[in-house]
Amino acid sequence: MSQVISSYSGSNSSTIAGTISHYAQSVINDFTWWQAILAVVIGVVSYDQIMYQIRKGNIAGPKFKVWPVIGPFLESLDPKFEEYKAKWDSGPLSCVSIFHKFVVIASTRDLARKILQSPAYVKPCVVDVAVKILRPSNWVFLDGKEHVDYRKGLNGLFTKKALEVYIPAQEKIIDDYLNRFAEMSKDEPMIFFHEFREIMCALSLKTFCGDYITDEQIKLIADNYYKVTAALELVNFPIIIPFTKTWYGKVTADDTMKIFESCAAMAKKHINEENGKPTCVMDAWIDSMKQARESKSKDPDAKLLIREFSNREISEAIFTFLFASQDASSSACCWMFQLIADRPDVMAKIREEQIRLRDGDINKPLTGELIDSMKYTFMVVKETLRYRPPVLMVPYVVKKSYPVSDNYTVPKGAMVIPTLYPALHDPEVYENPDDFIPERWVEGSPANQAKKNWLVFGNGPHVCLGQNYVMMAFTALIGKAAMLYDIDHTVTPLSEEIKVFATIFPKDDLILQFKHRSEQEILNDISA
Ligand code: HEM
Repeated sequence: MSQVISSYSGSNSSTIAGTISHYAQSVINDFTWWQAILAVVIGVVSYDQIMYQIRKGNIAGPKFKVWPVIGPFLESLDPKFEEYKAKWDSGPLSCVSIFHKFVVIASTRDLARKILQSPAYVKPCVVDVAVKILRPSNWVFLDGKEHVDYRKGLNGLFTKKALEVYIPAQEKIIDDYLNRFAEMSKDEPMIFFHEFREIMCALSLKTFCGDYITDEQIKLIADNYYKVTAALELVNFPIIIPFTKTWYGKVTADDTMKIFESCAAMAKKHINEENGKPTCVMDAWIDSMKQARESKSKDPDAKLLIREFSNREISEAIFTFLFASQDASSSACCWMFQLIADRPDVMAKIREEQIRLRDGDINKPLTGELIDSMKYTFMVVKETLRYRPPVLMVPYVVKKSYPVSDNYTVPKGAMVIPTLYPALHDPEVYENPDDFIPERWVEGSPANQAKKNWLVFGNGPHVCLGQNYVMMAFTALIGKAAMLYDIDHTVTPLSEEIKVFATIFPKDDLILQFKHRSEQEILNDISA
């Protein structure tokens, strides 16, 4: 019995000891794990804060990262114009750090220009997923000399002379859509944000692809394009998972490029086999390849002015034109209609000019010469772009340490963002910069002479390829809209507020009503 007891108690005490030691071991183990995790967390947070301080140097910005590591990531998901403005006002150079990305914002005209003109130090920054959506082979990812050479082949497609060829196709879209707007809103005012995105998409597609693209394809692309914008978030999962936003964006982009590829094949047939005349950007591009080929065959020693591009390459480039144009043009279109609808004096002046230049013939077709003579309407477009520049900032990435000012060097790998808005609202150049005054653009005026402030389309080697196209197409569009329609704007407390959605839009999405004007009303504008 005692043996039993002793053996029982012996086994009991060794079990307890074992349990304690096991428990202690596990506490130690756990403690070590916690310690390790804590040490790593403290290490990461400290490293992040120290790196932030080192990179920040003496420029404006939060004293430390209030949200460790992530920084103002959550705010960046829902950007506010007022927050941007406060940042620009905080100093010529200011900074912010989101996750591992360090971002320097340059808000003066001269710093913005300097950065845009420094291709040795910076190149355009694209979100990671853009490479997958636009494809790595796309020309927009070229840098330095390769980019300059490629652009030389594209510049000719958007000169004033080239653009004149595309006007008939554009006028058809303008007429169709304006008519449709009046039809859609005949009973009551409606939101026009989506309609203006669609007309901009249709106008671009007709300009780029002419009659090779069908109305159904235009509608399909216009309806789906927003999926591409939605996919381009700042931070994305590294792989594309089916049925996520990025997946839909990629599928839409691929389908759209397939359509462009088939249009390119038709354009090649028209120009090369049928000796047709160019009517759209694709035609003009293929025609310039043909001319280069012909001059090379006449003189084999001559430099080949432009190489051959495959249908796939053409489709990728055309997609970048749509990509670059869609959001900025839709933004400009919304503001332009809102600003004019709210200002009867501006509307009256556009109308007077339009009917006078058409010699009283409201059906006179648009031509390059006619658009060129619309001086007042042109000033309205220019003032719209100054007053509400669609692109507020252009993100660039620093390739090597960049001494951007005498006392600050942007570190390699950081993002540097030239800001366009402040230069366009500089009170020294634009008196009362927050007022909409088309007349400030008359020839010889301070605004017109301050070419350095005109940063609406960027500057330097990546300056907007489509700027002439924008000025011509918008002058034509607003001229016809003002002449042929009454445009009533339902003003809400949010109309003048700025919503940031890639570019900028009125916060209430713009509520309008279009009504046809009679020929007599239009003709009366001359005498008014
Ligand atoms: C109101 C409308 C538009 C605005 C405000 C605008 C503005 C801009 C800006 C700010 C840039 C960056 C420039 C830089 O980095 O210095 C840019 C680039 C570009 N834009 Fe536009 N854009 C507009 C419409 C268009 C259209 C209609 C096209 C069509 C062809 C277009 C094609 C491009 C291209 C291809 C680039 C990149 C050029 C390159 O990297 O070489 N844009 N645009």
